[in-house]
Amino acid sequence: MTSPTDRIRPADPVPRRLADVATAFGLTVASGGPSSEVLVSAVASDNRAVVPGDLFVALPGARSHGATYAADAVRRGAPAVLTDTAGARMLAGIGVPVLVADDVRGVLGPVAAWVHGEPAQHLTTFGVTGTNGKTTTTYQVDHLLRALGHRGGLVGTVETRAGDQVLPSRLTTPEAADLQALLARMREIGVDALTMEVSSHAVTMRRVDGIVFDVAGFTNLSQDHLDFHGDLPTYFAAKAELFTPARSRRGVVVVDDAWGERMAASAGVPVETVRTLPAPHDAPTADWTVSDVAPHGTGSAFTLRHTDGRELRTSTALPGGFNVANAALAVVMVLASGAAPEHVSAALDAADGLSARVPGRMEVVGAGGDGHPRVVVDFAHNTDALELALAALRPTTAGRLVVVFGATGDRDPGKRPAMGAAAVAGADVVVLTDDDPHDEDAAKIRAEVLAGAEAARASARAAGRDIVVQEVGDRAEAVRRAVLEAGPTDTVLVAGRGHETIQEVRGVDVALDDRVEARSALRARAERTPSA
Ligand SMILES: CC(=O)N[C@H]1[C@@H](OP(=O)(O)OP(=O)(O)OC[C@H]2O[C@@H](n3ccc(=O)[nH]c3=O)[C@H](O)[C@@H]2O)O[C@H](CO)[C@@H](O)[C@@H]1O[C@H](C)C(=O)N[C@@H](C)C(=O)N[C@H](CCC(=O)O)C(=O)O
Ligand SMILES: Nc1ncnc2c1ncn2[C@@H]1O[C@H](COP(=O)(O)OP(=O)(O)OP(=O)(O)O)[C@@H](O)[C@H]1O
Repeated sequence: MTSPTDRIRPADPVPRRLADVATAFGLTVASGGPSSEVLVSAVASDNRAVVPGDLFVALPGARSHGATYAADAVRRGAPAVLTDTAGARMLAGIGVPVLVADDVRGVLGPVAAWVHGEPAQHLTTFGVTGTNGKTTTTYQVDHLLRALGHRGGLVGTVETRAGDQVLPSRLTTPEAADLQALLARMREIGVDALTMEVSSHAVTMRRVDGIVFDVAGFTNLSQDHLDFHGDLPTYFAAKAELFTPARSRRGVVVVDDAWGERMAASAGVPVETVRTLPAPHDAPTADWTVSDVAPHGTGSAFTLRHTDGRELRTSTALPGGFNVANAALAVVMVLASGAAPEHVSAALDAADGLSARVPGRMEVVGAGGDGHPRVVVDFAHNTDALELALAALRPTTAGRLVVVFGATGDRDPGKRPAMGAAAVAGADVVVLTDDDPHDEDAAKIRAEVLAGAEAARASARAAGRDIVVQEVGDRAEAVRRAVLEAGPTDTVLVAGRGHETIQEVRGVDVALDDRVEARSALRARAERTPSA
């Protein structure tokens, strides 16, 4: 996890007059008027990230008001503060100009974009939203853009890439102040295309205000994050906002689920639709359709065909039908940006399709076939993703399918029993362990998942399937035992944390990388029984 002070920002920012910021956004002055010589060269909404010249934006938060940290921001060199009226009341006598906006969170993005010279307007920008597939799809878009000769920038759950600068991510979608600084740096180093994940939190919390995406993509919607959005329609509405003229110029929507059909129908921008599954009989014809899916290396080959006759055949290296959907979405998004179809086809052929590996997404740690089980690490951490990840691995598992997973603490407890049931429905051996408990009691989380698993196990038994369900709280031990006890034709899926290297347990960051634990257990097997 990176600290708030780690952020990618321009090396040579262009200072702007604070008075011009106040005028441009109609900001009132609470104290210490913005005299003409006060200059700002960037924006920060966390005092710990402030360097001299940063306009500190003190936001109201759920845990505290940013104005609490303004004095330290000024000590670090912030020449002025922008906040709301509540914050201004806390900052009397702070000794620097204090600008006031009624909706300071709403103005932050546009102010940061303005201070940095509207960097997004100088990049071709791609934003992907959806419950699952955002990370995978953005890696595929970036991979294709680079194959087409672009200098791509990538922002998402796993990492932030600006040219050769790479930082692990704290958030899937950064706060607006950090995001605009990042885009300004990208522009400064000649990046010409930005691909990023747009979480529903980010839209609701105005983090991408100040950007109008050239192409917005939608993967799917299923139950997740309802602890934040409250219910599915509200969650959908947050994502639907991305497909409005204020936030994007055009969209590409996967219509494999009803929410996708609804997204396409309600979009306020031109949208192309992509269908990768057989259409329900009354479904509208999609603009793009996937067909002729066939095994191809570790993933699938497929044909993408438009109603106007255009078609191309390509592949993805990532297993599972859902990764065909992600790959198809990625290709159509790049085509929707105006890339010439012949260039896209040639680039795909030269790159052997969308061969991008995505850290922690169906990442093969042990290929199997060497006397040891296949071991795959995936990020599936909700019911839909878990079902699909298990279904993706079942056809190529000759022996038993083993799943090691848990549920995240402090997130959407409603999905826990369903995840337990999904594991029993899709696997032969279920090893229930901890994910990131955060501040919740880990045993309580496991019990809630176990309740769903045991209920499903009873009905599986009645149907003649005897599923093994084990509970091993310590995740490293759970991975180790699952790999050591698996047979040579089994597959072990370790799901839920993917690329993550820190397990948050009651405020303590425990170093834990599922891939490292799985590799260690495979080595222990090899030492125990030399491969046949
Ligand atoms: C629900 C949510 O998104 N909360 C975010 C929000 O927290 P908050 O409103 O409680 O803010 P706060 O901690 O009270 O701080 C208030 C203000 O003081 C500032 N501050 C705070 C502390 C300090 O020492 N100095 C300082 O300046 C903060 O930067 C903030 O501007 O603002 C904080 C500062 O930017 C974020 O760190 C925090 O994200 C938390 C950590 C979080 O877990 N967010 C998750 C839910 C999230 O955003 N997830 C999505 C992906 C979801 C998915 O698809 O899986 C994401 O885009 O990552
Ligand atoms: N199109 C899809 N439909 C359903 N499940 C998917 C899809 N793509 C990926 N998944 C599953 O969801 C998991 C998360 O995938 P990915 O990280 O690409 O999505 P994400 O939306 O970025 O997730 P997060 O926002 O939590 O980072 C994968 O590990 C896989 O199990």
